Amino acid sequence: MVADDKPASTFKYSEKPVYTASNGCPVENPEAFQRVGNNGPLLLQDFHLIDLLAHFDRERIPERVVHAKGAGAYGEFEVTHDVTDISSIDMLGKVGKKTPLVARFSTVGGEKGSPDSARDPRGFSLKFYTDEGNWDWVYNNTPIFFLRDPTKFPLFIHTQKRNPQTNLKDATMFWDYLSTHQEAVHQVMHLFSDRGTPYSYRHMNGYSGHTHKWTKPDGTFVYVQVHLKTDQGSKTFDNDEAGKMASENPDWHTQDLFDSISKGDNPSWTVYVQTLTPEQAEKFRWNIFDLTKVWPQKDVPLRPFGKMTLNKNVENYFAEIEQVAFSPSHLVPGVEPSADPVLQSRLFSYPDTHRHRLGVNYQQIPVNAPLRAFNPYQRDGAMAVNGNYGANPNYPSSYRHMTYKQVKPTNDHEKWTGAAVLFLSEVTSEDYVQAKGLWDVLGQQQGQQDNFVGNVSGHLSAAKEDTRKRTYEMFSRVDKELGARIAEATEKLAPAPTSQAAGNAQARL
Ligand code: HEM
Repeated sequence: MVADDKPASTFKYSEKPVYTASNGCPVENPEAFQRVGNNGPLLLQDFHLIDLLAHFDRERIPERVVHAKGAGAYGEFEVTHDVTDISSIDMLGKVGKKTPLVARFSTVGGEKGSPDSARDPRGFSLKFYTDEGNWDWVYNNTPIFFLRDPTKFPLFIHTQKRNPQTNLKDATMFWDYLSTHQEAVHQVMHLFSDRGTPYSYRHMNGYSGHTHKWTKPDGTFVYVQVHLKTDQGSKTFDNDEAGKMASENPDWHTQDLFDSISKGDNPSWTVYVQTLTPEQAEKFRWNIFDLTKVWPQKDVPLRPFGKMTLNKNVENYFAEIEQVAFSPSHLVPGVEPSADPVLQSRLFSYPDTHRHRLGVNYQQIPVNAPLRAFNPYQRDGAMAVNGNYGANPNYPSSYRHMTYKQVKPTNDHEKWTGAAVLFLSEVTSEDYVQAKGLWDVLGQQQGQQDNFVGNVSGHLSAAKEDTRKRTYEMFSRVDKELGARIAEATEKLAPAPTSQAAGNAQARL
């Protein structure tokens, strides 16, 4: 705070604040420094210079280990349809109720400076500041994912990042993993269709992917999956357009989002829920905790319940977007995670990475702070900046009374018993069914099957021969003709086995 009780960063442009060192001491000239005479060494007593350099040296925090490149904005969620028959969540309690939120969209594999138009899934994260705490939706723009065994996540991500020796993106690593973990094929079909290169963040959908539970105070619940459909219409780049944009404007998605909100052209999404009762879930064709499968909409229809609109740009990117910290474990009364093992692992991983990236008090950073939180047993630690609960006792004291709100767990459909087992899912013929469904959908859209074949072959042709062959077999299991087409198109582009380039690439592995 400064003398007139204003946080130092809130001076308006029309005001003329006194320039100071970080301790508030006025400084005559921000560019001048202290030295002995006009040619002599510097003086250690020059706090302004030393402090400026030392602060600069520490400007970077670790980038997110995945989803490093992103953009975001503020907005609101409005309930449009009554869902109180299936939900007791306060935020959804009344038609017309509005809840403020912050959103962040991202690519997954690239570094913080990587191009927005890269072929990649997109992150779709929302933090709702509800009256009962922050509720985060840490979603993607695809309804499914590459895996259903959580141990595979770090291993899979490594193959999509850089080769540990060459520090290059590596097509053999990429396809070697995918062709030996074929439960990923449904997501690969999404990624290598033009859906893998959205035109902008405004023109893509968001999906929970995971199954959650919406619970009622009587202990009953329904399983749910949430979809956000863009009101701007889905729009994608083709491979050439995405490549061109990557070089001409690598920050295109970031710019598009900022500019449209600046102009008042506020993007919005219609929000739907799919529901299954526990009894329906038991009879469902696919395991509802399997993240590689969708719930077909013809079997489980979408029910609209809200509108999400982005309407305000941030004042400061680092403070509000780089420091925003989402977690699937940031839940509110009335919503519970399902037993999906990938979701369960994510409940741990996000707060863990936030403590590493932002520090133990990451929930105190203004963009992360809930409307009201009271937990005086969490004290101290680096950057305790919110008053640290003042004189409140740091233990359950008979002198400090609190209100304890009852939050009822769900009923006995989920009473778990069993021996500890070492589990790993198996790939079966069921894993190719929805992938084939998507191939057929692409066939109904002009040119989309051709684009898919072109997108895969351009990438796969740089992989080693045996990896290429295994990948053709994988696509043949989806559809015989698809496998043959990819093999033909890829082999036309692949370097001759004796060529220097192929030899070098093989020698590297
Ligand atoms: C076991 C599986 C997974 C693990 C361990 C994992 C872990 C992580 C980690 C460590 C981050 C960086 C967070 C940060 O530094 O702020 C992250 C970001 C993210 N993840 Fe995951 N993830 C997993 C699966 C998924 C899935 C299945 C989805 C989508 C359905 C997803 C969506 C996201 C999104 C949207 C972000 C970016 C959040 C932001 O905008 O700050 N992740 N993930």
